[in-house]
Amino acid sequence: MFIEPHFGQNNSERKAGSGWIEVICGSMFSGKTEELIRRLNRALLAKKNIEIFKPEIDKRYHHSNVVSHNENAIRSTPVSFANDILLLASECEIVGIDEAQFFDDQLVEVCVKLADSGKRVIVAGLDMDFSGKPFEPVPSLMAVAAFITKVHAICMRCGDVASYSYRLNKSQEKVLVGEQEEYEARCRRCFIQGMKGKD
Ligand SMILES: Nc1ncnc2c1ncn2[C@@H]1O[C@H](COP(=O)(O)OP(=O)(O)O)[C@@H](O)[C@H]1O
Ligand SMILES: Cc1cn([C@H]2C[C@H](O)[C@@H](COP(=O)(O)O)O2)c(=O)[nH]c1=O
Ligand SMILES: [Zn+2]
Repeated sequence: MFIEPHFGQNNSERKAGSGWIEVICGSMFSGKTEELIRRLNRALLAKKNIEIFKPEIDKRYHHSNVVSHNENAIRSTPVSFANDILLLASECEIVGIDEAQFFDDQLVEVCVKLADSGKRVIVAGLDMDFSGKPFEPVPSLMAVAAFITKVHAICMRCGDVASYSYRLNKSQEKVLVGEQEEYEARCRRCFIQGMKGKD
């Protein structure tokens, strides 16, 4: 379980350079959004001023809320570009960002600037795409993060721990918004089997 670092800091105590970046990564269905919501709800309990963002493209469950697969939800602001977050988050203490893999590469610089200005930045996103390749900008965010949490799903084929998001259709597009109809969490063995067409 992730324990918040120096939580006591209040708005007036925020100093340049005293923020940090946390990354929550893993496959689809691994609990990234649940963990993001858990951390943000705890921040709300601590009466922190928070802002949450998600990319415009992700409208699977709700046009604005961040919603997990098991229907936990928290209000958020959909944005088109990573740079939009800089302006919209200028007054808050904690910034939450979901579905980081859908943002442009500017997200790394944006998160660094937010942390430099004293904010706690919590980012959740896929670390690998449907082919098992690193899914930018999440790997680059991991490089600049102070804390990284990798969460895991359950393999839908064998019940082992799953780190891969297996695509159930033949599309080779990197970005394909979808759910259980399009993707399955899989362990390495079952992912390789599927990629070889041996399901
Ligand atoms: N294969 C799976 N492994 C684990 N949880 C799953 C799986 N399929 C569905 N779920 C559900 O998804 C929830 C996690 O959802 P969510 O936080 O939205 O994940 P993520 O953001 O990583 O896609 C779990 O609590 C569980 O109810
Ligand atoms: C692997 C993979 C996934 N996607 C899409 C599918 C979903 O819309 C999101 C991931 O959502 P989750 O909250 O992590 O379940 O990403 C994609 O576009 N391309 C991929 O390779
Ligand atoms: Zn498996």
